[in-house]
Amino acid sequence: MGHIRKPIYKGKPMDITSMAIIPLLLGSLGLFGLYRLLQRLRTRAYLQDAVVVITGATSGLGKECAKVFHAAGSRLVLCGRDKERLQDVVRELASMAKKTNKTHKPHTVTFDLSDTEAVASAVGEILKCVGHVDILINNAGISYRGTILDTEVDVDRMVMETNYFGPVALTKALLPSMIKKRSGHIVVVSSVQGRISIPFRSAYAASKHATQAFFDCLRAEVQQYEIEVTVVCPGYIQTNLSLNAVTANGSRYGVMDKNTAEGRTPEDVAKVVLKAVGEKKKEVLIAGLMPTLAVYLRTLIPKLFFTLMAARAKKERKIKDS
Ligand SMILES: NC(=O)C1=CN([C@@H]2O[C@H](COP(=O)(O)OP(=O)(O)OC[C@H]3O[C@@H](n4cnc5c(N)ncnc54)[C@H](OP(=O)(O)O)[C@@H]3O)[C@@H](O)[C@H]2O)C=CC1
Ligand SMILES: CCCCCCCCCCCCCCCC(=O)OCC(=O)COP(=O)(O)O
Repeated sequence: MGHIRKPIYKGKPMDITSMAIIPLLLGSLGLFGLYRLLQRLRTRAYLQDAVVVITGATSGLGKECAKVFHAAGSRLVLCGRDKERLQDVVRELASMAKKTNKTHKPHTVTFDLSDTEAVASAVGEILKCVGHVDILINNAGISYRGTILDTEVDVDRMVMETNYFGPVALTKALLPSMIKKRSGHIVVVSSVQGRISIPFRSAYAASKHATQAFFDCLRAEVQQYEIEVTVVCPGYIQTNLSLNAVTANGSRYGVMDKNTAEGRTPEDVAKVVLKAVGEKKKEVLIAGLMPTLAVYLRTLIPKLFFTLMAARAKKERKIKDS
């Protein structure tokens, strides 16, 4: 029998294990590349021409989501409270450099999410205008700053109406048409504060926890109709959220917080949202190391988490009083 010569590496013949590892590694890399390529093509096909409704499209994350979904070729319905500002966004999208994808001129629908009747009639308007909705992005929201002791219950209600009952009403109104079609995708922008509560954010954290719970239930209930649910939990983003936050007496906070100013850019977060939706992710946490650790700490060592939060409350109160 002929003698098979082993390949030489660094002057020594390679053993059988190393000889097998190289093709295995190359094969895995190739397979991974192919998987990523297929995933990108699937995402592109999923978003091209899809009817996507985005709430809170006038600013911040909503506006950036409008840009990335528009560039992906989706047919947008932009929602907000201010018609003029929505038209500004439409003009901005029209002026964007054209990509290879075919793009569509967006529609706009104006309504206040905290008004349940307005939400129902907005859904009528949306369905009349575009026929059906493929993807609903519940993005609009408002934040809050205050102590529980000082905060009027009406303020708790207002935050809850906007962040929780608004998305719930909009989703419920659109759901029957999605079920009939046996397809659809509901996205909700929650927050890291949908997973952990931090002091002086009671109304906001409560509204985001409720949102997280509702949409987790929804995911389980609508899977049988092939409807997807994606919950997005971002950490701080550089938007006007803190400027627009309400305080204990309902007035505008009007301060750009350091954490917000130093957060991720809304452009960056919108890209993560687009990818998560395209890949039909069930949930995505978009946060740095500390908030991510805090989420795990809350579950794994709650006692330590509560101690840290109490210390945080004490420190913040001291800063405020000085
Ligand atoms: N910025 C951050 O650090 C983080 C933000 N988030 C979440 O991201 C989402 C987007 O917020 P962001 O872009 O940061 O903040 P912005 O303040 O820039 O945007 C909020 C959007 O929500 C709309 N909105 C507020 N109240 C209502 C209402 N009653 N009815 C209809 N629309 C309303 C606003 O519209 P209008 O122009 O009419 O006021 C605006 O378009 C929110 O759900 C927020 O909780 C989550 C984690 C971190
Ligand atoms: C073993 C080490 C454990 C380390 C744990 C450290 C705990 C540190 C606490 C970190 C708290 C992070 C809070 C993040 C909050 C956040 O990202 O919120 C996003 C928002 O929705 C912002 O809204 P806001 O109005 O509050 O600005």
